[in-house]
Amino acid sequence: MSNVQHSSEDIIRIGSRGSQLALWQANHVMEALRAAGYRAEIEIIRTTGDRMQQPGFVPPANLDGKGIFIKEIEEALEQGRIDLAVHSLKDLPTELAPQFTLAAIPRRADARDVWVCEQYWGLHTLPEGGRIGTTSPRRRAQLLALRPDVQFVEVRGNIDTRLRKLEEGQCDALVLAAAGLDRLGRTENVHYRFRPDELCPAPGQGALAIETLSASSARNLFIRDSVAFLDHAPTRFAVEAERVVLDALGGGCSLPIGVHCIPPCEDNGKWRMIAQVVAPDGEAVVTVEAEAAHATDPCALGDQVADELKSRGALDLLASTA
Ligand SMILES: NCc1[nH]cc(CCC(=O)O)c1CC(=O)O
Repeated sequence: MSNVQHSSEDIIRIGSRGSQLALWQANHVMEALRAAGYRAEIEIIRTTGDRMQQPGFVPPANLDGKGIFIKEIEEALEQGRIDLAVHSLKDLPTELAPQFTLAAIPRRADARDVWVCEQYWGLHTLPEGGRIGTTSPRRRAQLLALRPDVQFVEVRGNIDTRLRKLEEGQCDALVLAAAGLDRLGRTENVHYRFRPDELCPAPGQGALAIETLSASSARNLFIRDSVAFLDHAPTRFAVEAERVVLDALGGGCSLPIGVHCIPPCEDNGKWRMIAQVVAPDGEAVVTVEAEAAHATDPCALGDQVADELKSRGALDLLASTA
């Protein structure tokens, strides 16, 4: 044991929501920092979004829905109670306030949506009128486009709560993000992973974001420097391009928009992007695919896809009501 006195200043304080998945993600970052020789600990922060998931929650009149999972976390960053926050990137608004920055975007996990159902192994074998548990407007619209007869059940709560509701028969199947189930060791519940051209994932799905202050105080520079090794450039490029598309179409996680960007692989040296905008009733779908050989700017790829979506009527689809 060294007898060097560590001060509490040395410890990197990681802010996280208290859900199982959020804590898994914060732990993942904490372990990586510890393995790199840093001292780190987790501070749990309760957000408006978490309170909303409790039974009996009465929403305040001024609730705008945007950023409900991050407001209290950003306050903790500003007040210096935490040094960094770990988020699911897809839950972050496309525009951060200027005092915050995404200091690292680690390598993305599986970005796909998955089918969870023991009895029927895929959407196509679900009986007529089958009940799917999801509240996501994107998933509802996309599923209706594939199967107009399906019905939806409001299934809220964390992943284990949703799996329990499925088991209890409150719905026949769930559609969830692969990343969440894989992280929590629930891969055995996954029966099918939808291809992005079938059910296009949410922008940023499967990626984590490490948020810090933008300030260049000595403390904050140390923090940003300490997480820099976790940044994965191809993931950052892909999710930035995806978020450009979302932003160009109005932003927000409640729009029925899927966007997925795939970095070049060895046998195909091109960036690929697929985007899907679906009318809320599923009756019309606009799908755009694009490729870029020398993608140097995620904004250019995102803008190109957004422009094509718009020229094919995507904004009208989004404006129509189910
Ligand atoms: N909106 C909730 C949410 N936020 C992040 C994930 C999963 C992990 C990820 O997509 O990165 C989930 C659950 C889900 O959509 O099934």
